[in-house]
Amino acid sequence: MIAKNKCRVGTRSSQLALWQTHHVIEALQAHFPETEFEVVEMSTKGDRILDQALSAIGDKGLFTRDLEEAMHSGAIDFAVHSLKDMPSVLPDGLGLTAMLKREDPRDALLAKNNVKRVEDLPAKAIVGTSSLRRKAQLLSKRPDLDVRDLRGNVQTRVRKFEEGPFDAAILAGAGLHRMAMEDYISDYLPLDHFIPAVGQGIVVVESRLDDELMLEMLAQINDKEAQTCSAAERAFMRRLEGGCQVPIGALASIEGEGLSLRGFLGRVDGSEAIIKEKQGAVAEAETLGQALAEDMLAGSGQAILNDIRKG
Ligand SMILES: NCc1[nH]cc(CCC(=O)O)c1CC(=O)O
Repeated sequence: MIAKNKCRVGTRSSQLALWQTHHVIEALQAHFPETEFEVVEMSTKGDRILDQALSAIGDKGLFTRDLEEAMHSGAIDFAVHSLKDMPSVLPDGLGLTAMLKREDPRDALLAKNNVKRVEDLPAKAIVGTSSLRRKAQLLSKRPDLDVRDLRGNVQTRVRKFEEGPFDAAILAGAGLHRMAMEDYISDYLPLDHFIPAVGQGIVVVESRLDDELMLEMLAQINDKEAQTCSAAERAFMRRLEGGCQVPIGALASIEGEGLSLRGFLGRVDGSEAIIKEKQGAVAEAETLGQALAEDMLAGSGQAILNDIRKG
């Protein structure tokens, strides 16, 4: 098979981003031993602004736009991201052109004093997370909790959790696994209530849609199951216009020819949490995502979205 002699690979410089990038390069290198891969580290707006909640910055391409500009200019051939950080609509000419096999998509609880479950946290316990989804899910189960902002890369958040006033913190299990920090995990949050972020646990490659040789190379490492699940989850997100301002989550799974999708939409104060599930065909993943979103909007979902837009 023909292959590029050299690929420039763009990534953010956090340890998680670098781990993910090396993981993609390793997979490609196995198929294309002659190709040279050069890692190009870049900082994004999301890495530069550390003093504001992500939802307050209100910029959907926060962690991706700088890398996308480098792809358009030809400075890099592709970029590696956490799918979770990708906006629901990509810039023209770029696509999500390969996904790696999904890791554990669950959120993880870090807790002091041997606490294992959210139910067992003391009254008014302080829990760190800057995700509106995690906040909504926590407060809908435990309205007494004091949820406080906790930002930074994985290592920073774990350090702030340990040194700060926090009784607990929520992070993605996948990020902790990749950073070899699973020992910090008290337990995983159950998927019946704590529906993960769209795309959580999936590493994705973004590249130019007109770079056919790159597309052929990337097709070699693409995991169909991750791609199908993400198509359903992202269609759900697109229909609900959920960037980081809207507390939503979704997780798809495949059983034979069937695709199952569970979605969450809630209010940040925890006063409402809608969880719905729907089944469809693997070949119609996007239709399933849209249909689940429609079900939510037909219930109390529309009112929740309207209130978020007003506020
Ligand atoms: N928003 C940051 C981010 N993006 C992807 C992951 C974890 C890895 C993944 O979900 O693939 C994390 C860390 C976290 O949420 O704790």
